[in-house]
Amino acid sequence: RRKLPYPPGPKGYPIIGNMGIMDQLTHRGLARLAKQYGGLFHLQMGRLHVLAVSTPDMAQEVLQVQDSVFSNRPANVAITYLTYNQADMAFANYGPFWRQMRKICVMKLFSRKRAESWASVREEVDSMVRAVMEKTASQVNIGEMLFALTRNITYRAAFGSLSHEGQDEFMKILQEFSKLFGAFNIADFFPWLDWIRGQGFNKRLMKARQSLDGFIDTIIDEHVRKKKSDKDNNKDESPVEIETETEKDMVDELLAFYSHEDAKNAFYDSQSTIKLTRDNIKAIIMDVMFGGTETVASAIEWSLAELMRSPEDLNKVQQELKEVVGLNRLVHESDLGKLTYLKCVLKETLRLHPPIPLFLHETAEDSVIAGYRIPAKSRIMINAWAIGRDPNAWHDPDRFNPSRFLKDGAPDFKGSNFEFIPFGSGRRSCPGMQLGLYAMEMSVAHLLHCFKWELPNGMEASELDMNDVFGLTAPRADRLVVVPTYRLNCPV
Ligand code: HEM
Repeated sequence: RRKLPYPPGPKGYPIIGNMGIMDQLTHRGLARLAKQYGGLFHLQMGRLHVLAVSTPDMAQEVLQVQDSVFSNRPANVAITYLTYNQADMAFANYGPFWRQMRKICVMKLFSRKRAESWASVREEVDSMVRAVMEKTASQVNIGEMLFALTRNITYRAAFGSLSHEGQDEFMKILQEFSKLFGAFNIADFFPWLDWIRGQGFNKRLMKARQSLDGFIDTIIDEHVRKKKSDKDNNKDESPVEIETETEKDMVDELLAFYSHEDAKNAFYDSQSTIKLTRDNIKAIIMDVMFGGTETVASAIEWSLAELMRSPEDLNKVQQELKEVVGLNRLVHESDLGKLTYLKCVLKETLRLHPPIPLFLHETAEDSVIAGYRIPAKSRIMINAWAIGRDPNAWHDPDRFNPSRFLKDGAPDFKGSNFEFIPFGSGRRSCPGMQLGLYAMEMSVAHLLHCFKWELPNGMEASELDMNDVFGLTAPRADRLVVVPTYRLNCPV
């Protein structure tokens, strides 16, 4: 294997390799390089091997054919520290611990059976619609409102209540975490230069984690106290009654697996049940907040922006809503299955604007793809943005055309059509997909059913800025501002 060549890629300099083109490590930059070097190309970043995957066949190779080798997560200094040493699910390496954490998350936190999360989507969408209603015929920053909506949904699902004071504090912590995750750190590329990192960065990391500890520890303590007092009050009642009496948030669900104050690491008890520590609980809550907030908000905002640029498609969706729901009542959950064109619009949005444009994986051992050598611990960047716009897989790929999904045999995003993987595919694919889709469908259906939408100040559709910003997600660079007019014959 060592005699095999690395995949093709731009020529680098001695020692630093391709670090001169660090600014190209975005979905757009890597897509440009892929045009020159192909669906699998190699960059050398200091000591790090980076492989960019940009075509459906190469994505299938890493996410399906050789998935057990390609399913680890890369963790830099900041990620390791801020996830309590990969004590969560999203950054844990593939293996028995990750499998257990994923099982808990899928069954206890994201499952359709956990009605509380789904109810909070409905209630928060209702309250957003009422807020828009109060501003009809004036300019509404719908982008800001959508980000607030998904923050409220995830915050409520995680902590049960919606204290605005607490939420502001928590959002500040999340923003600092996000910046630190993305901060350039020389030690990630040259470990022997770790000493340069400086005390400033270390202090920021420590401060961020202390803030999170202070915030979530208080919430965990409150939940533990409440659980104890519920138990004391219900001593004589049957356990079944206790279960149905209290609404459980995610902290409650996770506390059911909590071991005891002194445990340093997760462990299995005598019944082979995993026991979690406080660090595990905090790290999982951060996964939910990072995974479920910006992803969903940016997808909804992009779908509205694309529809504002395509009045014909906007008209088709609103006509469908008129036929399926009528104008005398609000959309119900049971209507969603019949809104075929709306679903096509959401799929087309996810194709053109996958909320997570680059998936980050790491190889567990040496491997070979297409005759090229891929060393262990290589960083793999799967470019879902480039794959969704691959001209060999999609006709007229840059055009927003939802009706392409009406055709028989059109690809679906469940993970087996590798030209369309906004939620990933295989082991590390998104466990929150159903919840995310539900929030998207409910919000877009309500907003388009209740209101007519226009751009402000006579702005032409072609003038709408469609640039994105690159980070963990790729939201619009400018929040979408629109003017709504109420269109129903009933009150909201
Ligand atoms: C439009 C909505 C969403 C999209 C497009 C999306 C997309 C993705 C993608 C592409 C991945 C990574 C795949 C990979 O690395 O191969 C992922 C992972 C993940 N997502 Fe989502 N997501 C969405 C909503 C959500 C929601 C609502 C939650 C939770 C409430 C969530 C939680 C997670 C978690 C925890 C992971 C890490 C899984 C693991 O590493 O095993 N996501 N998501």
